[in-house]
Amino acid sequence: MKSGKYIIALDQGTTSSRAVLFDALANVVAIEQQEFSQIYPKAGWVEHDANEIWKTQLKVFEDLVAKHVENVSDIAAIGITNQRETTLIWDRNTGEPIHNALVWQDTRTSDYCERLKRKGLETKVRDSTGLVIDAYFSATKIIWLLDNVEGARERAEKGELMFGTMDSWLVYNLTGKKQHVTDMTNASRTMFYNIQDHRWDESLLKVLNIPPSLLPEVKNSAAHFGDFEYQGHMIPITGIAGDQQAALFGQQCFEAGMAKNTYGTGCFMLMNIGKEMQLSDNGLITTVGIALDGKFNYALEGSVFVAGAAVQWLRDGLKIIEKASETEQLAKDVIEAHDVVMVPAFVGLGAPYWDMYARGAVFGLTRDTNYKHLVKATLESLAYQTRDIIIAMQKDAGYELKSLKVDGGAVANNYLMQFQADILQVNVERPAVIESTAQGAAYLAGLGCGLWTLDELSAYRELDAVFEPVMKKEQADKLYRQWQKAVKRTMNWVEDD
Ligand SMILES: Nc1ncnc2c1ncn2[C@@H]1O[C@H](COP(=O)(O)OP(=O)(O)O)[C@@H](O)[C@H]1O
Ligand SMILES: O=P(O)(O)OC[C@H](O)CO
Repeated sequence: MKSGKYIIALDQGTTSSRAVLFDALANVVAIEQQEFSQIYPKAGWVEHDANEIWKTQLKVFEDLVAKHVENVSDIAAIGITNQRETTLIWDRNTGEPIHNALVWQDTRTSDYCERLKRKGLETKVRDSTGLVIDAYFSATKIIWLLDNVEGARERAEKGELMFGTMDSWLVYNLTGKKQHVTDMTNASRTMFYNIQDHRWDESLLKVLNIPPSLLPEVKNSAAHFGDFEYQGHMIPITGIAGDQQAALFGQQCFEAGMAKNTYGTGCFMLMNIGKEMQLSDNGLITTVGIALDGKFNYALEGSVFVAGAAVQWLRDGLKIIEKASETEQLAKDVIEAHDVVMVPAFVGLGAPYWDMYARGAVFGLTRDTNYKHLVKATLESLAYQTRDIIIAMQKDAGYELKSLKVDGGAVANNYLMQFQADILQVNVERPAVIESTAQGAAYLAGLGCGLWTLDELSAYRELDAVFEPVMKKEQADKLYRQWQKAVKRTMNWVEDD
């Protein structure tokens, strides 16, 4: 490895923009972070202001460099990782978005999805993209923007507009509006990228009525995506991956059978399944896992839409906590059994249920229930949702996971981690660096610019803690049955107009 060099990972998450500085041994040196606005125009709609995303992302980069980097020429490369699926369309010439970005959690296109299902498109979508038809993915969000923003479809047909997920949007801005690119992991979340042939699926685009001229060029994840000119220096962008695939890479799940679970806004478990595409029989999706030149692996994914977001709801919606970290002690304060159950189906349910019409609910309330019970039930919902996914994944894989690698903001919570180990009855391994997402982007960028090799990276993975189950199996199974009962009662709640 070359000393004296840095990699900067830009981690564009659902709730914040982060910039993370890594040294030449892939250690985290410093982090800058800024939250940005969550816009909820109607029930079930979630938007982001793309200009605010670009501004916060640039600001954290600038602050990081000003505080910690003496010579900009020491920045060997930039890696980008991002919330996936979030959909933006902007003007090719001015770079102005035609509308706020529609966030992955936005369910306004549920009825479009129903129509696609009624047209019998499920098998075609699944065989080509590995996905289920759901409002989660970019395709129906693009259709909504083209059909609802005045003049958009006409402009798109004339080639005047560009579509991109947040990685494309950042590269476009970083390169002075020169590059319109994405990587395979992000492309695989659109619902019209053929993950076997590695190309946009023309026949799906035709059925969906999405003009191909909107689409970015797709590259592998450690390609050269363009250059960012900063203070007179050209910094190459040599790594891009969707945040969950980046975390898979950051946790060094390089081989088939290795899995990780990331607890951020949502919760996403990915298992590397090797070079052969395998479809799930148990409600998971298949996606591009690792896409390097000469090394390509698929992953099975269980996507849970609301995890840390439920903790944010306690803070911003109910206002019963001020900081997410308070939840650990509040949950520990409740000594009695786990009889309050919270199902955070705020935006429907993702894997393995795929119910766009489910909504959140709290069960088991009694006269002595207080806010601490609700906090505890909220944390526990993350662990139960993870058990839902692990069961599906083990059935698909045909063997049992011996331990679970975790990362993401919410794994700082020791109560949650212990309860997770208890409810799964397996060890939960928390790494020293819980920023696996940024780490993955940095690994990719460093590979892309030749700062290190895959073999060198394998030497660098330190554990912070291993949580071992202490709860009896019978108790864990009983609690999980209670959870399953609660989930059933939240399903199919909202009625289609
Ligand atoms: N100590 C904690 N306990 C529980 N949840 C937490 C804790 N710290 C952060 N979180 C939750 O984790 C999420 C932030 O994690 P992060 O990985 O930064 O997410 P994202 O990349 O989706 O923005 C927030 O939703 C927050 O509520
Ligand atoms: O922002 P995160 O970390 O919750 O990740 C969001 C996912 O990429 C959505 O698919």
